[in-house]
Amino acid sequence: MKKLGFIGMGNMASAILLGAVKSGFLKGEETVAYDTNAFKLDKLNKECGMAKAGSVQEVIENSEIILLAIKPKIVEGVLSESREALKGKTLLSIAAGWQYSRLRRLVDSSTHICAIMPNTPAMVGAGMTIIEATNDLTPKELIFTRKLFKSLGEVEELSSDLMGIGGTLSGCGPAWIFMVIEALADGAVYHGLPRDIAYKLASQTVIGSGKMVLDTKQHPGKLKDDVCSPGGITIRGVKALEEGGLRIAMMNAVDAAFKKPD
Ligand SMILES: NC(=O)C1=CN([C@@H]2O[C@H](COP(=O)(O)OP(=O)(O)OC[C@H]3O[C@@H](n4cnc5c(N)ncnc54)[C@H](O)[C@@H]3O)[C@@H](O)[C@H]2O)C=CC1
Ligand SMILES: O=C(O)[C@@H]1CCC=N1
Repeated sequence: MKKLGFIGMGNMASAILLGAVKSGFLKGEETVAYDTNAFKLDKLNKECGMAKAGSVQEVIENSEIILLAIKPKIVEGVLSESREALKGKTLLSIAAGWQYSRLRRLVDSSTHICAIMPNTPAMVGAGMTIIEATNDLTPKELIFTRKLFKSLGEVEELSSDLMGIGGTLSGCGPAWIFMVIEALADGAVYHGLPRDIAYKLASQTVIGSGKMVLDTKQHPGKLKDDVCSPGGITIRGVKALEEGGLRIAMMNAVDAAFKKPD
């Protein structure tokens, strides 16, 4: 029996698998996965020793805990087809928009379920994962789940009413921050900085700024003020960002992602 089985081995599942193997929490051989795309299974089998399954059913039968990592719109079909096989089993789902109450309706009462929202920085041990506080996990299963995601970064447990918006911020957020990094780098490349150096400078600046907010617990506005020397150059950039609508653009991004129906 494998410790963790994956249904779907796309971008997010492979980030979780590779992150957990890299951190030493799991060995590739302790995992199994099924994906309709056999190339993805072959690649990860070669990369970390993860076992390949030939069907969803095979993953369910051979795993202590199953992680559902398929697109939200096919969750209903896959869970309905697997209802019998999932009886008495434990299922973690990372599908956006699928929280406990919605999943509960599709599975048997003997199936333990838990909704989780990870993010791709899990791949490098800097993930942010949200676990829905309402779930059916036994204490042992909850400990395993917390440890798995803790091995990939930070973990927060949120009530069902905050799960959706919290998951939107940290689940989608990396894409928006990658855009910020790309744009900052473009600004410097425009003035002649080599591209690779520009990405390094921009990325480390994002990491350092986030770390300052977390470590100092100071308001981000105060930390921003500390960089803006009166009459200096940073405040000129702040004016340019306000003119460009940075704040409202960021707020609208969260709002747009949160509102999308499945
Ligand atoms: N990509 C991200 O940053 C995050 C994704 N998620 C959630 O993770 C889930 C997967 O998203 P991604 O990894 O981005 O998508 P993806 O498209 O990279 O992965 C989905 C995988 O499912 C496979 N698949 C399709 N039908 C299947 C079936 N019947 N049985 C088994 N595998 C099947 C596909 O071949 C693909 O490899 C989604 O529900 C998404 O909401 C959650 C948090 C962050
Ligand atoms: O874009 C998506 O739908 C998924 C959910 C959170 C991050 N990626």
